[in-house]
Amino acid sequence: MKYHRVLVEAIVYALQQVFVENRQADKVIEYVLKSNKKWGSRDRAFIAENTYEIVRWWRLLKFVTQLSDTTVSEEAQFWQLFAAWRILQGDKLPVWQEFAKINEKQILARFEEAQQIRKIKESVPDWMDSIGEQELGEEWNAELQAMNKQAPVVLRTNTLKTNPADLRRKFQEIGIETDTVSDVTDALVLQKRANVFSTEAFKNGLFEVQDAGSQLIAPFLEVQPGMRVIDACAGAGGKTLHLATLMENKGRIIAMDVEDYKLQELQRRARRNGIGNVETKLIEAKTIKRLKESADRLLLDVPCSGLGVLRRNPDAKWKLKPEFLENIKKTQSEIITNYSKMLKHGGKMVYATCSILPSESEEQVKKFLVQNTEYKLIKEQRTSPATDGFDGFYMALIERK
Ligand SMILES: C[S@@+](CC[C@H](N)C(=O)[O-])C[C@H]1O[C@@H](n2cnc3c(N)ncnc32)[C@H](O)[C@@H]1O
Repeated sequence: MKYHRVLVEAIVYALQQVFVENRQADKVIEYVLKSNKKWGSRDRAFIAENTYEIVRWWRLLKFVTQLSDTTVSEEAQFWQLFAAWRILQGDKLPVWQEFAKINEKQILARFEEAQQIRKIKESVPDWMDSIGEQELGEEWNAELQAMNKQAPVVLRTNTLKTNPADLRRKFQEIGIETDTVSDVTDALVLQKRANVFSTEAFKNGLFEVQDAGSQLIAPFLEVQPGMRVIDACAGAGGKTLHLATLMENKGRIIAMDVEDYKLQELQRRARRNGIGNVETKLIEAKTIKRLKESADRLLLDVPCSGLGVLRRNPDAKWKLKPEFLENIKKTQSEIITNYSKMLKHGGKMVYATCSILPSESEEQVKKFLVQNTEYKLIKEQRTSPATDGFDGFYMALIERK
């Protein structure tokens, strides 16, 4: 494979931004790709994919380059890590001065050695490997492997404006082939990665990008047109938009969050989707109390570790800390206990996470149900990269008596 120096320089720069400046990988890649309008789609894919994969395999790559005990900050070290990644992909490196000291044999020998140590082979921090094993036992092996694969691009058809068959045809006309997803009616999965955000269909609000597992959550809440629904941790509204679509734009959704900038993004997306039944509300001291017993349906898509979506956000492996996990579990417990009071008697709520850890999911629900006997579990479901190829989501449908 022939490399272009500017592209490798862009990858090295992006990695420095992620690991030295502590910036988010997706934001960095977006910024780098915008910086040079002359790059074609193959150049862009080369930069994005290599950067993501090096972030994903960071611990393994540090091991094979003997940088495990070093804080990587020098530019030369990032060139070394890039070289190791390409060698493991079977490439022959070009004769560049940056690669002069690379010892291919040693890298391959270290790679063999790494196969004996799961946390290095699968490239995760010690604490994450321990918690995963503790909570999931044998299943953790399979999840780890599946989470290290590139995630598919999945679209959710906006059925207020089109249907999956028509959307599929529209994509075919511009050379993008998609497949349907069994049991997820409005989902289309791209056969090959493509920039769907630059399409007319996106600008016209015909679809949103949303994992298939995530697309199961809004239907789980059993909403009907005309209902009064609260989406209490709405963020930028991935699931709010889906709920509004299922409600055929009728009734009312109050979309709330503690971060105003997310709600502003939600409003922008709602306009693009042709949605008019959503009101956003920033959560303040008395918001929850004021909405006591007011909702027919309530979605609690709580903040979590994100351990179900690591294949999409590989930098979270290195940025997430065990202290955060402990704190977020307290927040989850407070949210389900306090926010559930917004539900009317006879109403239903969904508690959802994008984590594969039972301690953030089943166990939170169990604890809540023991302490709050007027609520009862109707059903629960899990998705995961290893079991169905979706991201790792948990959802529980709970009724208030
Ligand atoms: C999993 S994300 C929500 C994703 C969103 N529902 C979607 O589908 O795109 C969790 C959200 O909870 C918000 N959050 C954090 N603490 C909260 C709290 N105490 N009350 C309500 N929302 C909170 C975060 O800002 C974040 O947007």
